[in-house]
Amino acid sequence: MLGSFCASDFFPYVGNVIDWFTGFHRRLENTFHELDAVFQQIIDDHLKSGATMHEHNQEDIVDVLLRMVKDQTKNDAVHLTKDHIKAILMDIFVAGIDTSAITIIWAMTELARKPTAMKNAQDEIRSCVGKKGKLAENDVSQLKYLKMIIKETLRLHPPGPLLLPRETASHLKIGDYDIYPKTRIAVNVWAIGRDPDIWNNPEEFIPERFEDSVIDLKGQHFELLPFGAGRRICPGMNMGMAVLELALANLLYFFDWKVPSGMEIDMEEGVTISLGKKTALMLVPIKYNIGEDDEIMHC
Ligand code: HEM
Repeated sequence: MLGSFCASDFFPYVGNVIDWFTGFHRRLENTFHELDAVFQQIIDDHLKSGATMHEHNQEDIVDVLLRMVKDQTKNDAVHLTKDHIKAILMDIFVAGIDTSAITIIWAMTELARKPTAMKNAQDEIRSCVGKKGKLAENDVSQLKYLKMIIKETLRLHPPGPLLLPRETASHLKIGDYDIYPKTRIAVNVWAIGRDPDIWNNPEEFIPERFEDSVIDLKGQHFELLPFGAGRRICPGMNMGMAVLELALANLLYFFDWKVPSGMEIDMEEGVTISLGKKTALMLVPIKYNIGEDDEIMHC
């Protein structure tokens, strides 16, 4: 639904009628009810006794939110309800899952095309984890090269290439262009990430370009804005980064990856609201044996 054309977004009043005729409104309503039923089920499962504490005896985000609903008092400034929990789950589903999955796929795609970078990342991760045989969450903070890989992947393949639309509050001038108040603005971070005036060899995947660079992803450096900037910056940035780092570190720690023989990697982007890979990435995983030589280095 998110990727489909919605006339009401572009044509006030008449767009609503168009969407009614095309069945867009009905499909939207049905999708909403289906998702609502899924979130209700998740909440019910968590409310059932025994279902809340999981394998590691830790609360998950739904447990925490349900606890907040239970513990709140009448004097609290914000009154949290189960509908709020559903809205938060919806945000995580809609904004957090595709974006992270798309980035992991592009990172693995770029690494498969650049075996030296793949090997550097694996050496770093394997020497960090050593014989422990398992990657712990705090190992990830030491993985400097992996972080460079993630930055470089998000430079070339930001999952939200145009950010969220903005509207100008006042008259602006950018170069020779007059931008009038109430103009809808799309910031093309995809193009900024590949701008040859900013980046050397912009089309090439070179994680090392971030080695001595101060550029980060937090919306302060306008050359690299995969999470946006300002008030509407991605609120899930820290969770997104943690997911990317952990997932990639695990994929690279436990397996070597080969492109199937005779197959070429296609880099075409599938253009919807997010910029995923058009065709599925096919790689062969080869289980890595944790050897005697693996020493714990710096973690
Ligand atoms: C690789 C991971 C992710 C990327 C690249 C990403 C990227 C973005 C971008 C570009 C925006 C628009 C920001 C702007 O226009 O300035 C955004 C908004 C948003 N993101 Fe993320 N995101 C990621 C993960 C997540 C996760 C894990 C969550 C939730 C747990 C999340 C929740 C949201 C929400 C709710 C918004 C809308 C904020 C608003 O309306 O103001 N994102 N994200």
